[in-house]
Amino acid sequence: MTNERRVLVHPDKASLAGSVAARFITKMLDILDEQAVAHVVLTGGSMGSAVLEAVASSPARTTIDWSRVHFWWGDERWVPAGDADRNDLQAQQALLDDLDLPDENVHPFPASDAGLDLDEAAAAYAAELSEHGVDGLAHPIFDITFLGVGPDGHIASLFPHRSGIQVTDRTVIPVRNSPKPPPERLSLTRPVINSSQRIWMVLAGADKASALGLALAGASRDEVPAAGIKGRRRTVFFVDADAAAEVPESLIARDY
Ligand SMILES: O=C1O[C@H](COP(=O)(O)O)[C@@H](O)[C@H](O)[C@H]1O
Repeated sequence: MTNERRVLVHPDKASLAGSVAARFITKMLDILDEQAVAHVVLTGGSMGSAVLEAVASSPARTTIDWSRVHFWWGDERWVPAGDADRNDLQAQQALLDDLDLPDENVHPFPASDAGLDLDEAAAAYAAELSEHGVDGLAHPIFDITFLGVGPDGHIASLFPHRSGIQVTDRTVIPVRNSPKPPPERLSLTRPVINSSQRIWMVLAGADKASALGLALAGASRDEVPAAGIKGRRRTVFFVDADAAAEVPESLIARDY
């Protein structure tokens, strides 16, 4: 199988979340069969939580030894711990709180009330990534990276026509004046994301159709950051029918 980007279309948001959750559980079983520890990057946004809720409601989740799984985040909103806007809180409520996970396996970005400024928080997360680095890398090898895609084509907190998508000399950046609130954020950079073995972008809704169509039609990563994303082994857009409206038929694999 090639490492070309694939588009898997599901009829609606609920079936999309359920299907991605089932694939995630199956893939985690395969990965943990082959290696001692797995590293997973989670995303915020509407589908990020929906997928994790579907994992939580699947009886098959008990087949996984979650103590061997580390969870990281692709980006975070710079708000206090416990704020409903935080991506980590949403993931914890959707799934992580239900898993038998050692604290050291969960790697949230620092919160805005942690006593660090935004630059220090980016440096702190970079240091935490580095502690888990292998093969001379300043970060772990991520086995699965989940990404949402915004209506403007942003992924993590890398937005169109902003410098963040071009950064290649750091693993983590502070983001200021984000076009989407809140204005301050933290984000993994594109090279770190693209070093993931598998990148699963999950998106639903008609407001995502244009961004997805452009990403697949050869838009630049500056115009549509999702266009610049490609994992080492697999890159899949898991989408619902509404989001797939502008995808050329020849690129579509239907999952129904
Ligand atoms: O703010 C964010 O938005 C994107 C996309 O969110 P969605 O609700 O439009 O799917 C998300 O991927 C990112 O992690 C988050 O911080």
